[in-house]
Amino acid sequence: TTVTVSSTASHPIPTTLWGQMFEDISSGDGGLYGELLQNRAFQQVTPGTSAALNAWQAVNRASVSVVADSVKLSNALPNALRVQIPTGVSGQTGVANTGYFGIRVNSAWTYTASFFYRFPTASSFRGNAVISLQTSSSQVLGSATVALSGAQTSWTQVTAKITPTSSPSATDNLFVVSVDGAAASGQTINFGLFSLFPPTFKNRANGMRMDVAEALAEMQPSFFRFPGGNNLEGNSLPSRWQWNNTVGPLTQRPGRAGTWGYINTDGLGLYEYLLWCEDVGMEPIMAVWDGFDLGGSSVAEANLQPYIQQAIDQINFVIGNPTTSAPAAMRSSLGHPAPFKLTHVEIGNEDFIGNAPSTIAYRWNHFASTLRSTFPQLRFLATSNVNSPRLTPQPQEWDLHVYQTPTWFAQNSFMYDDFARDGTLYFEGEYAAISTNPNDIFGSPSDGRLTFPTVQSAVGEAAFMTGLERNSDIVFAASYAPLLNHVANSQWTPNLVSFDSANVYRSTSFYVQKLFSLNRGDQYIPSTLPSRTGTLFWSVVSKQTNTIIIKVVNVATSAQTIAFNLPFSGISTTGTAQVLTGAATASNSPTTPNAVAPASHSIPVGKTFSYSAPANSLSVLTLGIN
Ligand SMILES: O=S(=O)(O)O[C@H]1C[C@H](O)[C@@H](O)[C@@H]1CO
Repeated sequence: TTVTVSSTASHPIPTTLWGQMFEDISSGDGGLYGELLQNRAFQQVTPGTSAALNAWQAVNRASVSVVADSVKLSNALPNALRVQIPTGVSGQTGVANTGYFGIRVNSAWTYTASFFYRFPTASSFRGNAVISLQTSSSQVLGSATVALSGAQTSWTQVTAKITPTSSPSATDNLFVVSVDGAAASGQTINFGLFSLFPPTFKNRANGMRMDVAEALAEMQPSFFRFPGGNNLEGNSLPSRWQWNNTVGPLTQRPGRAGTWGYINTDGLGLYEYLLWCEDVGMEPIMAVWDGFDLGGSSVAEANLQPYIQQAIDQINFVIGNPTTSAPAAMRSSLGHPAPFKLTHVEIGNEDFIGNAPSTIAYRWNHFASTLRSTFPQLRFLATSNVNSPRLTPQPQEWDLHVYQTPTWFAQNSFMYDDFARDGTLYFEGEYAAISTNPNDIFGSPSDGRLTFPTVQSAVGEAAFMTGLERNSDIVFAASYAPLLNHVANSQWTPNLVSFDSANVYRSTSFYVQKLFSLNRGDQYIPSTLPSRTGTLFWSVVSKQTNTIIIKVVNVATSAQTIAFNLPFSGISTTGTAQVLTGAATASNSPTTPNAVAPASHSIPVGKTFSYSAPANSLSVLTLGIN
């Protein structure tokens, strides 16, 4: 194959081209969000049930149960953990939390622990509670004591710091709050809103888990789509994501039943998302709920106004003027008087699913008309199938999603070449090769579904991404989905990054996303087009004025040589190749965390040069122009 490269760029490449899509799908609580305790505030549970005690267990014969306390901690957090100390017990007795499938204990960290407590009946008890991190065999790894008073019948919060003395490799550790059984014999104590935080990314209060955050930031994403995805929509109207339930003190956040089968604490809320975007240098692509829930019901046209107002308030929380908007004033009071950066707002999610198409026309019309006139500086994305049904006002931007096989991605890199250039812009908001079985894309691993990305799936995505880069005159953003999952509790596979309570696993697809993101250009340089159904793909971009970057993708199972004719003089004689390759089915996983990683080496280059692309590979060739 010989590729002749043009001497002039066809279009500037949008700075937002590569980024991340996020929703809580075994990825927020217990993942990116730093809180280490699961079911920390007994949100959205039925008192007296075993489910209410999820992740909690009694220590040394205490009797524990979740109750609807007659004196509520707050309207948002009405449930409490009632701990009754039996008579005749010696030694520490109380309650333990098992975290999100483990708790990492690291002696290099100082943990911040806290809880609320009250004595439902005043008592003469005065004594210490011990807050500790323990192994599963009750070895104390670190602890702190706080004084409790039986006179305290209203809710009060106690906080303590814990610096462990060792770092066990095991993660089946426990967070324990206990009192001396003899001293507290017969006492009843109510607890609420426990919390245990390790140090966080950028040391943010209520912030992100460092190692997960650092892995996501390492990809240098330019945007962050949130809060979903299905998890925006809710499985019912009352359980939809509501911005105002996710901001302010944690005692004001009721949590909700997420759409992925577990309760969301909403400790990772709108303000945390926006600070996260600023800390990583991303702009939000923020979604507003648009009147359709995954139970299949739509808000009637006549009843849309309150939900449109809620969307207006959500947007004003992000960009509004604190002197004229209450939500903006709240943002300011939380510490961010200036507006956050926001350009793109997505209206709904996947409005092509189920019976959403039957009501999208009026829902879009009312949401888009009102929001566009309220915020003329913003651009609003539709999520239905393009022009099916036709929508008014005509959408400026669309979010398209595709989950397919590696082969599909390799054979559809020209998808956007065939799109009309009519001013509409596109966000490839969710894409991933998730199965090798074209007849059962969303099936089980025994039917071709991938558990972790493979070299083959990542290289198929890379081929598709050369097409996104070529068509970045109309594709302004693209993101793999889902971004992140806890390997012990997945609602979806494969994911870009996986983790457990002590480790982060960067997938083959993560390295493809990172190679494209860290080697993006300013201008796209046209060249001889690849064959649409071939096995060799490439894209050429220029960076500033003195660098050419060529991405070469070989989806074949044997090496292929590609020759380049460059029209530029002064090409250096040595370039760099960053290559991701390996056995087609190789994956990075908890058992093989570093099976596949990019490697760099220098290559001979010039006005004309040849490059041998390995089988199953993405190569990023970087050439200097003197
Ligand atoms: O069941 S699906 O609709 O395929 O779910 C997909 C599409 C949806 O937007 C996202 O939340 C989810 C996984 O990324």
